[in-house]
This record gives sequence, structure tokens and C-alpha cells, in this order.
Amino acid sequence: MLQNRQPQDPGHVAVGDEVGRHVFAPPPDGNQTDVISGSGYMAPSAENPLPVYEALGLYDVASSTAVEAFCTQLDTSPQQRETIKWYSRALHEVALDIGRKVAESMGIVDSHDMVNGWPCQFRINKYNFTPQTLASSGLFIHTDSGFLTILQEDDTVGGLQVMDKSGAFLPVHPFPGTLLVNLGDVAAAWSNGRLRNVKHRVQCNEAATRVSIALFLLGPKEEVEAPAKFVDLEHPRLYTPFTYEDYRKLRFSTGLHAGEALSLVRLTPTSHN
Ligand SMILES: O=C(O)CCC(=O)C(=O)O
Ligand SMILES: [Fe+2]
Repeated sequence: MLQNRQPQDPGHVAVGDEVGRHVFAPPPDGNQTDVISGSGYMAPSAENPLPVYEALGLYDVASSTAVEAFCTQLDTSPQQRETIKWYSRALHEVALDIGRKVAESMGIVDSHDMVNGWPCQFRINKYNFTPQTLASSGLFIHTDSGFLTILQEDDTVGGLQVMDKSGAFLPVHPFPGTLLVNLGDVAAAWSNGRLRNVKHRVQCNEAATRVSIALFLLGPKEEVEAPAKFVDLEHPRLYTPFTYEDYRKLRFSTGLHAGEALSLVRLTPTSHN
């Protein structure tokens, strides 16, 4: 699902929220607030697979304390702080709105209530690409673990690639003034396999610093379970109900970051993930 995109661009893309080893840098006052694994500062690490990627994230964007702590970690000016607060609030609303519209489009009548209170993670990604990293992968292949992601790509430095049905990678070229919306593993499970979690990665195309901003609408605080509407004789329930937190831990503990962990919560033996 794409907003204001060129028609030849790929359909929907998933953006992950746990892309390596996270190192938590407490804010200068020593208070570590609202941090779950997958947020905080993530230092460059050989796991990614080049040590060029670093990120700063926060959980949950609805918490003003967490947003303030995030700005403090970035050492922002008062004006930058206001911009980040405004941007994260606005993007949060857009994410909830798109989540509702996805549910509505699939015939869910109480879509308004459905996404209320779903936690959102916010993250700034930075890729320190150099001439030596050209043609290598800056961020390994993964899916998002959550329901949907809104991604603001770098306006000039490309590199995002999504995998199509045949397993080929397609570039997603920068398109200033647009946001990219992707679906993750929770969307695939919640929809009983109707929505797809798309694999993607970031390649180094040029020796330049690349920045992207992601907002992840993670999923319900209670269990992720396909509504009865999506289950019938022809479409038996595919996944056992699970909490997002448990699923996230499963991805971390198994190292399965490209949607394969869904097969571990699958009820039926065959898997397309
Ligand atoms: O930087 C990008 O374009 C993609 C980032 C991404 O996939 C992520 O944050 O999970
Ligand atoms: Fe991603």
C-alpha cells in the first residue's frame, strides 16, 4: 500500500523494527524510560552485515516522556525538539488512521476501536555509506514484526529494495514528499494470511550518508488473533493467538527476522512464510 507513489513502484513494503543488536544509551539524567528491546540506541554492528548502520528509537511514541527522552539523547535544539514532537505525533495519528482503514477495507466494522492503544515505535536510521561499502548490504533482509510501518525515506540517497513474489529484489527509488507504508508479520497473522509481510533490505548505492525515519504500529497489547470473519472452511485459522511481545522475543531468540518466525506460531503444517 503506497501513498502518492509512482504507479511503477512496488505495492506494499515491510519495514522491520528489530534489525540487529541494540545497545541502550540511557539519557544523561540516568533515567531509562519506556525502553523495550528494539528501541534505544543501536550502534553499528557487524551483524547488519556492514558496520555502517546505526539507529535511535523510542517506545512508545504516545508517551511524551519517551519522546522528550529521545530528544535529549539526540541533544536537540528547542526548535528541533518541537519539530520531532510535532512529527511523531502527526505520524502516530496517520499510522492509526491507516491501520483503521486497512481493517475497514477488509470489512471490520469496529475498526475505530481496533487500533486504539496499539503501541507505536519510532526510529531514525542512519547509514554511513563509504566508497568501500558500495554494492554491499547496509541493512540485512528482514520483514517488520509489527502490523504496519510508515517510512520516510532519504530524499536523495536510495538503496531500499523490496522482494517481489519471484524472490527478486526491486529498488524503491526516493520520491520526495511521499511516505511509504508497509505491512509486517502481525498484519499477516491478524489477516489469516490475506495481507503480506514483504521482505526488504537496504543496499549501498552511493558513498553518502543516508537517513530514514520509521514509525512502527506494532499491534494489539492483547493477543494477535485473526477475527472470525477471516476464518472459514476454505480458510482455516493459520496461526495460534500470540502476544506481540512474545512474538518479538521469538524473532530475537531464533534470529529469524524475515517472517520465518511466523511458521513457529503456525497451526497448519504448510507455510508460505
Ligand atoms: O532505511 C530504510 O529505507 C529501511 C529501514 C528499515 O527497513 C527499517 O527501519 O526497518
Ligand atoms: Fe525494515
